[in-house]
Parts: sequence; structure tokens; C-alpha cells
Amino acid sequence: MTLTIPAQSRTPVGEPVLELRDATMRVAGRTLWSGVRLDLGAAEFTAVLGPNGVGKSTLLKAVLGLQPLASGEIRILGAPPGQSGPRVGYLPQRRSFDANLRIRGTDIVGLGLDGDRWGVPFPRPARFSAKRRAARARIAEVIELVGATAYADRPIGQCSGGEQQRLLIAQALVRRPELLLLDEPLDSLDLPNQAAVAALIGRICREEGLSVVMVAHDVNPILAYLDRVVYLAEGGAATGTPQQVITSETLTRLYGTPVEVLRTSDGRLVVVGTPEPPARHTDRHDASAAPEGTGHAAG
Ligand SMILES: Nc1ncnc2c1ncn2[C@@H]1O[C@H](COP(=O)(O)OP(=O)(O)OP(=O)(O)O)[C@@H](O)[C@H]1O
Repeated sequence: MTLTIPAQSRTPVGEPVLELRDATMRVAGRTLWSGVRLDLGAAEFTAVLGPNGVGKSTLLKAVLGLQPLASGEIRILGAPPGQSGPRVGYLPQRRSFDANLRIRGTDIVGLGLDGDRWGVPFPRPARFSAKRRAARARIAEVIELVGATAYADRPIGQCSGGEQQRLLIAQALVRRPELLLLDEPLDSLDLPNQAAVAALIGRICREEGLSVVMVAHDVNPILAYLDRVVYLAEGGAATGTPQQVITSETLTRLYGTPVEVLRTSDGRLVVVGTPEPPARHTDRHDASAAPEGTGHAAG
């Protein structure tokens, strides 16, 4: 059995972790998005937003090297996609666990180190090797980091949705990635759990120096922690700070149809007029600066 636990290494501040240069994605003859530009530095948090089917998950797959670009370029930690190994962590769209599943949360986290053993009992040698002890220590450490120690020994099927999601985040973190890709990790959580998991990811990003790209349907729970958003729509894309991108002007240009960003009496903003309202958020900023770029493409 091989267990690789890289030494703690973090990308120096100022060096790009993820770069997208005029990236265009086509699937089945259709342009999903185009003109996507992004510079993600160490300890920065970016959300990928947009309506259902616009290609948010596909953008993560392109970053992982699973889906080639039609044009443009992606660089991760200075290398093409697919070459960064455990330096990139990935949490796919939510899996649901059967309520009767007996595997413990701790073992779910351990699968991040040793994923090919899913469902197979671990053979336990009489004396643990140094590697095994290091693995156990790292699993305990990351479980503590996500605040899951109290229930990590429970069968995963008996953990709540929020508890399961914390354990899955721990699994994605266990190999100390420098870039973490999360596909809708807040989906199917109730509002308090959305807020708690969003705060957890924001804290890990800042305190652990981890760069995060998160696909999200609703920007509200994560807005306070975001440095940037990539907003995908109608074959194009807009990238910038949330206050630059989530405006009536930018979204109207992006969709090519009138879109309004409204403020509710409790200070939240609601995006209306899109084919499907993808984002509601609290505006904490002055939405005045222009975004880095917007693009439209024949889809
Ligand atoms: N390899 C592929 N071949 C053909 N079509 C594909 C391929 N990959 C993705 N698609 C299509 O591209 C579109 C975008 O899919 P994707 O899952 O990226 O969207 P999404 O924005 O993440 O959607 P959701 O919010 O519903 O999860 C979908 O219509 C999907 O069926």
C-alpha cells in the first residue's frame, strides 16, 4: 500500500495558483463558455456562478484536465491541467450516503489518502508502520480542522448532511492540496449549515493558505469570503470581484437581455430577469468598478 503525505507546502503569496487565459469550452458542437480569464493567487477564494447547465462543473473538469479546452489556456501551479497530483483537491457534486452505510467518517476521510480501498476492510498489521501512524495523525488533524472530531467515529450514514459535508471536505483536504475545487458543496444543506460550511471554507482558505474555486448556485452564503467570481452565461463569461460582476449593467451585457440586480429591505440583492435566477446576495460593497472582462460567444 502506498500512502503519500506531502510535506506542508504552500504557494508563495503573489505566485499564481490557477490561471485561465481566454478559455473556451465546447461540448457536442455547443460553446458552453468563452473568454474566461482568471488569476487565482495563494489563499484566494473564487466562486463559479451561473444557471443550471451553463458549464460550471465542466469548468472544474477542465481545470482537472478531464475536459480539454477548445481554445485558450489553463495553468495550475505553473503546469498544464492534470499534472499537479495531490497539490489539487477536488470535491465532486454531492454524493448521498445510504442511511445504513456502516463505514465511519474517519475511514471516509482516510479514503482521500487511499481512495482505491472504498468498501474494502483495511488489513491491520499487528504493528502500525511509521507511514500508517503518520496517516492516522493527519486524518485526525484534518478532522479537527473541519470541526468533525465529535462524530468522526460514527457511521457516515448516521451523520447529518452538514456533518457528512464537513467529513467530505476533510477528505479533499487530507493530502494538503494547494488548490481546492469544490462543486456545489452547499447544495442540499439547510441555511444554517450552508452558513457554517461557507465559514469553514473561508477560514481554511485564509488560515491554511489554501486557494479555493467553488461552484455555487447562490452566492449569498459565501459572499463575505469571496475575492472573485467567474459568472458564466449565454456562452460568455464575466470575471471580477463580486461587486464588479453582480451588477445590473454587467449581467445585462453578459446575458444580452435586461437583467436587474435588486436590493431587498434586509440588504440582500436579488438577480432577476435571467433565464433562471442564479444568485441572491447581500451587497457589502460599492459596486462601481468595471469587471476585468466580459465576453459573448455564439453558442
Ligand atoms: N462531455 C460532454 N459531452 C456532451 N455534453 C456535455 C459534456 N460535458 C458536459 N456536457 C453538457 O454541458 C452542459 C453543462 O454541464 P455542466 O454539468 O458543466 O453544467 P453546470 O453549470 O454545472 O450545471 P448544474 O448547475 O445543473 O450542475 C450540460 O448540458 C451537459 O449535459
